[in-house]
Amino acid sequence: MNDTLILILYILAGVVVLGGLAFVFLKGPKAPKGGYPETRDEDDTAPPVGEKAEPGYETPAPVAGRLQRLRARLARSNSMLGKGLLALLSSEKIDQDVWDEIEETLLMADLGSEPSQRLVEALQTRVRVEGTDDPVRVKTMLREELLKIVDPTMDRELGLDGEGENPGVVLVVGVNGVGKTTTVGKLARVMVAEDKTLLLGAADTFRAAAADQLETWGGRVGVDTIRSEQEGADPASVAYESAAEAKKRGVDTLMVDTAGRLQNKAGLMDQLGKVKRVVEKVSPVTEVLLVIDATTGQNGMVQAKVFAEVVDITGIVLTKLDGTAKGGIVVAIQNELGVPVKLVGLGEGPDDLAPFDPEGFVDALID
Ligand SMILES: Nc1nc2c(ncn2[C@@H]2O[C@H](COP(=O)(O)OP(=O)(O)OP(=O)(O)O)[C@@H](O)[C@H]2O)c(=O)[nH]1
Repeated sequence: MNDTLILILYILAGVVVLGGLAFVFLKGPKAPKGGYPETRDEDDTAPPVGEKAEPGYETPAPVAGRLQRLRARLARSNSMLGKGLLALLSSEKIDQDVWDEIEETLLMADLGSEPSQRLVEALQTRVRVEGTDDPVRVKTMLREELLKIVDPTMDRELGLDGEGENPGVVLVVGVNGVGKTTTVGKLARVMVAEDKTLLLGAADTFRAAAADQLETWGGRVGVDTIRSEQEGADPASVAYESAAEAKKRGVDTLMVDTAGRLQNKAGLMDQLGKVKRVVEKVSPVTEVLLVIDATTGQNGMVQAKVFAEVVDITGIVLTKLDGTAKGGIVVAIQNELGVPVKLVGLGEGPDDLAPFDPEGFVDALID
């Protein structure tokens, strides 16, 4: 074997040894157990081995057309009113007795005495002037007059947006048990469905479970809740912290669930007044929603008046309208407080809250 051949063999052996070493070292360490801690590239959609996929949040039902979807619930309990009125108006002869019965039917549906009287007078005049007993015409007249007293001209838009750096701030008030926390949870879903960012404040500190309940509602749609771990903490301090955090995070809206113990008016005024004052140190309140349980009838009206004296209510949420034949309370409350019903609760399901729409409401009554 000549020297050149021996040199070539040495070189080849060297290359093989170096190649082997390079393979071992360049392969690098194994992927860590439990996945990679870094954020993945945008185009890398598959989760690395061992990493859990993010838990999915619920997708709330779209807001548009909710009243239509829930109309059957409203009609089930309330269409007796419309049907009763139509039957009376279709009587062969509409004399004073019939008009009295019509007024009684309206009162039974909690429409309130002044609006009932107004509606009867308007119908009386139209029946006299038009002198008609055509059922289609009578139904149109009834629909038009009902719509007038439900008042489609009221501004029912929710004040959810703040100005500039400030988030919109919604205070939700009402006595316990009316469906306040549930309403905050359902409304949070409405906002998520409309692509808004938000934060919840659990200022109902009297019952620790109320904050848990709120946290659960928010958690289902990826919304955080600011709360105190201390039962009986100062509601105003939780409200303040929530407002500060909402501003820091730059969310669109903060929604604060308050505790409305009606022990006495002065106490309530103190509590709600303070909540509002401290929140406004951070950001102006853009909406104060009073939640009323529609099944409580006149009792609900009394509560509504007390709250309205204590804090400037800008909108009403009428809950449990699915469980009562007294849908006329919508008219009575608006008439009494001069504040529009903006939302209605029509069931216990998470998306059973609908923006109030006068046309849809009247149609559900008389169709
Ligand atoms: N049928 C029906 N039930 C409702 C509606 N809204 C709320 N509820 C029920 O009413 C009950 C009371 O609701 P909550 O939200 O706990 O009442 P709350 O006023 O917040 O009471 P606290 O949490 O004690 O302040 C719950 O069982 C709800 O499911 C509605 O629109 N229809």
